This record gives sequence, C-alpha cells and structure tokens, in this order.
Amino acid sequence: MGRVVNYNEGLFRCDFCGKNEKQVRKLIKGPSSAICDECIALCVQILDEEKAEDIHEESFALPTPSQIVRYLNHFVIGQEAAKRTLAVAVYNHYKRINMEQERVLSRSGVKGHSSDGTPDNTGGYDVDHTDLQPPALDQVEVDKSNILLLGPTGVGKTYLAQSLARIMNVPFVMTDATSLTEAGYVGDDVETVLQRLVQAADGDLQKAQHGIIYIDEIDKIARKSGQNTSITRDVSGEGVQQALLRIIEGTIAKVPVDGYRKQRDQESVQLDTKGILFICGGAFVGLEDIIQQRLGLHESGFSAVRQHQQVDKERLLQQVNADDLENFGLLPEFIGRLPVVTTLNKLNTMQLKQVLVEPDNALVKQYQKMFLDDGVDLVFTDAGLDRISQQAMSAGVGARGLRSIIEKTLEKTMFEIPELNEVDRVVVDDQAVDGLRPPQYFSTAGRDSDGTRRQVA
Ligand SMILES: Nc1ncnc2c1ncn2[C@@H]1O[C@H](COP(=O)(O)OP(=O)(O)OP(=O)(O)O)[C@@H](O)[C@H]1O
Ligand SMILES: [Zn+2]
Repeated sequence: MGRVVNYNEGLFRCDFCGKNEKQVRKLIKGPSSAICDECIALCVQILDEEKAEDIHEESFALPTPSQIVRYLNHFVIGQEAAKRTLAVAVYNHYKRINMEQERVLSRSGVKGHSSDGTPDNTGGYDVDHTDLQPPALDQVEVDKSNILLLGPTGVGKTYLAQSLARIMNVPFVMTDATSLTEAGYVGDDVETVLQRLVQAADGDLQKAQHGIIYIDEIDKIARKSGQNTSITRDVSGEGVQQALLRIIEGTIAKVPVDGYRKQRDQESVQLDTKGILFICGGAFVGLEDIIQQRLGLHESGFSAVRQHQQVDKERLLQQVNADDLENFGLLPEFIGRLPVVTTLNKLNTMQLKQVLVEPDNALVKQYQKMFLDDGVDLVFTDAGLDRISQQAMSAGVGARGLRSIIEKTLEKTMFEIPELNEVDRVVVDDQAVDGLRPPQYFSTAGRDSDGTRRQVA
C-alpha cells in the first residue's frame, strides 16, 4: 500500500489568515506561531492609522484669540492691551505646535497626510525632490515667540500667565529669575524649573513639553551696565540669562527624574523645550528713563504736570524697543527670543475695587465663602470696599495689597466667629477697614418684633 503523502503537512501556516508558506510571499515564524507578509502589512497600516489618530487627539482644540480674551475677562480686571497681545501670542504658539505635529505627520507619510495631497506609493515616505527648491509652505517651520510682560508689581502679570495656562489646560509653573543660577552655583539651576514643570504635568513629558513657564523679576538679572570689567563672573545676571536663553529658544534638556515616577531607573529624562511657552515679567524700574532719553524728551517737557506722571510713564513704556531693553542690561540674544512685548498698567482705585468683587474668584467672594461655611453672611458696604481699595492704592503694591488689608480687618472676627453661634451676619464698613471700630455682628435668631436684625455685641 502506497503511503499517502499529505504535502500540506509540515507546512507552517499564518496564525492570522491561515494561508500556508506556499500561498504567501513570506512567512515569519516564531517558536509557536507565524505571521505572513500580507498580515504584517495590514498590521502596519492599523498602527499608522492609530498613530495618526493619537497625534490628532494630542493637538489642541484651539480657542480663538477673542475667546481667550473673553475667558481672561472672567478673572483679570483691566489690562486690555496686554490681554489682546497675549491672546494672539498664545493662539499662535499652540497653533504652531499643532502645525508642527501635522508637519511631522506629513513627513512620515502616514496615510492621508501626504504633503501634496496625492496618495503616495513609495512605501510610506515622500520622495524628496525639493533639495534645491524652497520648501513647500507646509514644511516651513514657524519659530516660537516667547513673551515679555512689563509692568509694576501686583497688576496681574503672573495672574495673566497662570490664567492662560488654565484656559489652554496645560501645566504651569512660575519661578523667580533671582532664584535661578547658572548650573553649578548654589541655588536652583534652570533645569530645576523644567523638573517642576514635569511635576506639574504629573510626570507626563508630552504634557510638560506644551506647558507654560512664567519667570518673574526678569529685570533683576540684567547686566549691570558699565561694569563689564569685573573679574568675578556675574553669577546673578549675564550667566543666568545665558542659561535661560538655551531653554527658552528650544533645546533638548536633561531633566532629573527625582520626585516623580521613575522611568526605568533613569536618573534623568530628555525634555524638548521647543513647545514650552515662556512668559517673562518684570517691573523694569528705570526703563522709562532710557526710553525717554532715546526719544529725546526732557523731564520738563514731558511730565511738567505732576498728576499726569503715571500716565506719562505708561505711555513711555508702551514705546519700548529692543535697544531700550539692551540698554537696560538684557542680552540682545535674550531679547531676540522674547519678540512679543506688552505693557501692563498700574491699577487705579476703581479697578482695585473691581478686583475685590468682580472676578469669578474675587477676594470678597472667597471670604464670603469661608464665612458662609460658619453660617455667616459676610457683607462689605460700598464705603468699606472703597476704603480697602484706597488703602491698597496708597500701599503701592497693586492688587497684592488687597488681601492683607481684608485679612487685617477680619483678623479678630475670624478668631471669634466659629464660637459665636448666634451671629449670622458680619458687616464690614469703612470704619472697620480703618480700624476705628470692629466689624459689626448681627443675629436674626433674636429678631426684634419689627423683624429687623438685632446687633449683637
Ligand atoms: N488685573 C487684575 N485683575 C484681577 N486680579 C488681579 C489683577 N492684578 C492682580 N490681581 C490679583 O493680585 C494677585 C497678585 O497679582 P500678580 O501676582 O499677578 O502680580 P504681578 O503683576 O505678577 O506682580 P509681581 O511681579 O510682583 O509678582 C493675583 O493673584 C490676583 O489675585
Ligand atoms: Zn496571514
């Protein structure tokens, strides 16, 4: 009896489609399974499509500049010019990131993203015929524009930067330029700030790379003019500017991983700072004089009328240019990386009063919420609010002064109230703010017969 040979026996089969070695071009065998070239191609296609979807999800749903301004208006009083400038800058920044992702995508030839819109049959890569030609517009890299905010203390520089991070839903850190040192000196080096950004992003590097970093007191690291002959290195000034320059313009920084989830025993991770938006702020005291000098305006001609001095100062600051900033002591390369410059104005008494009550998280609302938790209605009279803003105005630290004035006014009350169960209303008027008498306590439990609240001691 002749043996029947089953020619298909002993032939490996693709575990996915079931075809055998002879039916496909190539079958790749593992210890206990195999896959054919056709199924591999299918898998690659699926992965590419998913990758494309991922990148699209990562890209931001961008609010328009006017939407950004409207959002900022919920939190920040005044500073209209700065709001508009910032809104455009932030919009452009994140648009640039989105475009960069599209560009990378079209480069890698993921299906549907061929740069000229035609299907490409070259196995996934666009053939580069453009060596000697200018790049197509969609391959142009757009440089990033970091931001410089000029303005006195307590007018909302940090607050604007923070609010922008909130609207864009990106991680935010703020730091003080004076606390930074060049690597190797005592103090925080510049990389530490990046590390904090990664922490703010819960260790998510991708997120951190699209974050916002606010650097306050940038004017304090200006080079001291005319003192370049010093032998010792200018630790706090030029060196820090140099160190910042690197990360601001975009670099691959090594960031220590301490403090958040370790990634495979690595000591540090690489963070691309190209997509991080840097907002620098400072009061730049004395910058007006430099601008005034350049414009050739004389003290007498410009600010003869004393009460207009503040307005004059602000008008001057608005005319700032790169030369002025260089004269102030910023390195030209540093200035070059902060092409968006905008000025914030000192808040007037009216605006300080608005800061007290209007923003979504206004100070008055915050204190009212805390008192309500103890069952107490906290009321500020209009005259009380006026007095708080007037006091803050004369303290000269902008909106920063408001909280400490309220805190001082309510200090004793906040100590007493948790034990005064009968009190359900506290009224703060101008006399209370001036410390002439304590805030008034009222109780409804013991309403008088005519229904009015009774004041309690
Ligand atoms: N224009 C404003 N509208 C609403 N609130 C403001 C405004 N300016 C300041 N504030 C309030 O005052 C606080 C302090 O302001 P902010 O930290 O932004 O000041 P700054 O301009 O950054 O000053 P500095 O440079 O001294 O830090 C903010 O947290 C915010 O509550
Ligand atoms: Zn197969």
